[in-house]
Amino acid sequence: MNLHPKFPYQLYLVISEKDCLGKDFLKVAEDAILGGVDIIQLREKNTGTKEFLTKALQLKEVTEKYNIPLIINDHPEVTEKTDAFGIHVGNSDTPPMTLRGQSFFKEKMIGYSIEYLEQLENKQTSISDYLGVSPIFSTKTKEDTVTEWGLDGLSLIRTLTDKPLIAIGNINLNNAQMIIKAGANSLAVVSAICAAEHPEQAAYELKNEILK
Ligand SMILES: Cc1ncc(COP(=O)(O)OP(=O)(O)O)c(N)n1
Ligand SMILES: Cc1ncsc1CCOP(=O)(O)O
Ligand SMILES: [Mg+2]
Repeated sequence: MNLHPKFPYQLYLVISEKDCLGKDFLKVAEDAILGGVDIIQLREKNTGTKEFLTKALQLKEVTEKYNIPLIINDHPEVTEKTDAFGIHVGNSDTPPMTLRGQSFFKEKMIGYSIEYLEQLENKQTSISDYLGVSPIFSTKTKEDTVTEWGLDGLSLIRTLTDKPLIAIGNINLNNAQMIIKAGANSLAVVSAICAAEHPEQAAYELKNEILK
């Protein structure tokens, strides 16, 4: 994996309680950290702000214990109330420029999803800290997606930006190497770890693949 100096987090877990299929999501997070996950995003869709905040505070206790950065999906308010490491937003969320204009987000990590090639020329992209190549492959975990970038799409994006590129969407042990070769600086996964019977082992195997 080509390690990016501004994003040294090679295995990125995106977690929700639902995607853990009945397992305790805090235990999944802890096991995943023990297996080698470098950064965690809490992504709870269809959850009210209060419940999201409760989960974020619980998860922050786990991530802090291991000094792992916590990213919050979509919610600036939850990011601020938990004093998380950063936020991930997409095209339907608060734009990166708006966030960066707020004092709390000046020094926070802002991740931004790339769904259209034209986004690479906009200001939102240039002020973001990393880009989610979303999705690299289509996935049942998120069905409201636009472009399945594939390996060729990722390679093309690699030629157009120096920002850290985080590939996400249907990533597993079988395709990890190809995605790395196409230019990703980090692999983000939901089901490959959350839905696994043994999340620690799943994370360990993915990390080993990355470190090969
Ligand atoms: C690392 C990473 N990349 C992309 C996404 C997708 O974000 P978004 O387009 O805002 O979609 P939702 O996750 O909000 O459904 C992500 N969450 N993380
Ligand atoms: C949140 C998100 N954004 C783009 S694809 C995706 C879901 C990835 O889930 P999985 O790793 O299970 O395919
Ligand atoms: Mg979003």
